Amino acid sequence: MPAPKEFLDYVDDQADAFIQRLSEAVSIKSVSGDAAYRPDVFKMSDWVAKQFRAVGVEIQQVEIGNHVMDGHKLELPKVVLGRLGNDPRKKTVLVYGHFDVQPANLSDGWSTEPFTLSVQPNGQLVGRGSSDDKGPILGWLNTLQYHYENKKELPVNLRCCFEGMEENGSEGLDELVERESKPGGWFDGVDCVCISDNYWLNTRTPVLTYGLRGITYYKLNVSGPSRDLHSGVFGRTVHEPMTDLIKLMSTLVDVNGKILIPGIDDMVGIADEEERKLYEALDYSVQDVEASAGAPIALSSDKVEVLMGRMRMPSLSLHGIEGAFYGPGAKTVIPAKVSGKFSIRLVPPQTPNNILPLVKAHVESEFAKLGSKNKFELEELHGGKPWVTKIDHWNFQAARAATKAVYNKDPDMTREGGSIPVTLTFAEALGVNVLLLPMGRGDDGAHSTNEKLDRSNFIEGTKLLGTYLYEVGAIAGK
Ligand SMILES: NCC(=O)N[C@@H](Cc1c[nH]cn1)C(=O)O
Ligand SMILES: [Zn+2]
Ligand SMILES: [Zn+2]
Repeated sequence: MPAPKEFLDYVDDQADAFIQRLSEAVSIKSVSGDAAYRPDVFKMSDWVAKQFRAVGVEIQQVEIGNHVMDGHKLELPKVVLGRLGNDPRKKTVLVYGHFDVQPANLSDGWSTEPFTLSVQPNGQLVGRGSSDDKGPILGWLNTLQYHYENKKELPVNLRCCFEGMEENGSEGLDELVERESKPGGWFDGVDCVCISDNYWLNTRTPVLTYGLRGITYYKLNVSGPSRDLHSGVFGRTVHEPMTDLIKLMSTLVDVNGKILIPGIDDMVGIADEEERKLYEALDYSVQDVEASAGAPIALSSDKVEVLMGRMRMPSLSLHGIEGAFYGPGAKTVIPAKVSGKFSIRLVPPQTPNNILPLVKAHVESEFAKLGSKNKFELEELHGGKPWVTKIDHWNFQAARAATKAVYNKDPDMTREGGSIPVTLTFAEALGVNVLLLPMGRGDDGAHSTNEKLDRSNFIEGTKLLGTYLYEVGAIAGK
């Protein structure tokens, strides 16, 4: 059943007000990975709770305890749980999103202030979190606002779960999901899950997503001198932590993306012809990846290889070195302690637990080879398992019908290269189908500078999420 025309018209009429509300959301600097911003993540939890309460949703903000980040003990942001409707004749849909964001500073290379939504003449809504993942959360809110203001019943019962730690491994969320999935819990009776927190492959064709890579994130700490040293006084005199670290980091991955830690790439089988055809069929080209990367730097000129690298193979990325000199000028320092950060994106059957011994054995043996007198330790920061599901389910059929209705196009079926750690937890704890229904485009620049959401993706995406609820509602039988 398509969504009522009145709903679609309402979304068009309210577009400017919806964008205004998105700019309010973007202005809250809810960066979960930086202790200094933790009060803003709390503020964001309150803001989300208030907005959903205002459209008739019963809300509970749940405390999920503390964690230690960069040596600080911090309270985790409250998870926002929502409930609307309890009609036994209707299906119950659980929607998930996250209101925390990645760090962003103007000095990183943004063209406009990252936490001030900038509406560009070409319709791009530029700001941190516009696409990942405040825009999609507001897509659900916009839909609910129509029903509340017009006294229309939703076609389904709705449950919401919005968290503020996703960009930092969703700490504390698994326990809550497992608890609330039990009989009598907040998620009791849920029939399916819909997550809007990823992207189309390109700028043209909407997608439904049936897989995510997992992640495991590490820090390699190398320390030696008791304080930073003068390189003129100590150069070629002592073992230098940074030199050791660079050597170690260069043993992790080659320039073509091959993971050099023994055993990791080997855990994944080779794609057969049938599987390759799935990737061949997707509306994607090497130009798409190069356009969204902003440079002609794809690892292969074969579209299928590029897609498989992102969707069905693990990848190892080097992220940064804490403690290293990086400012302007030419400081002649030997840093006393440096920490190299890297993560591995995982695919089935890999998990953070079965990867850790391989990483540990590799870095320990490589460090031993250096013969350095410095101290070395491997720290595991956080992780999440990969997830893949079957697409022959009414949840996917509903999303496909909604996509056709809104975009007049059949969606592509994709596996996402990123990670949403709680996805597998929902699937296992609830035993129901989980679907990813993204709002944004492949060139949105999530996690990057100048992150944006196109106005049309925000507005049509709101229609898509609302129409999806109508399509689920039209499916007969509980
Ligand atoms: N939109 C999903 C997303 O960006 N997820 C993050 C999750 C994560 C895990 N550790 C740090 N961030 C991702 O990087 O894939
Ligand atoms: Zn996200
Ligand atoms: Zn993200």
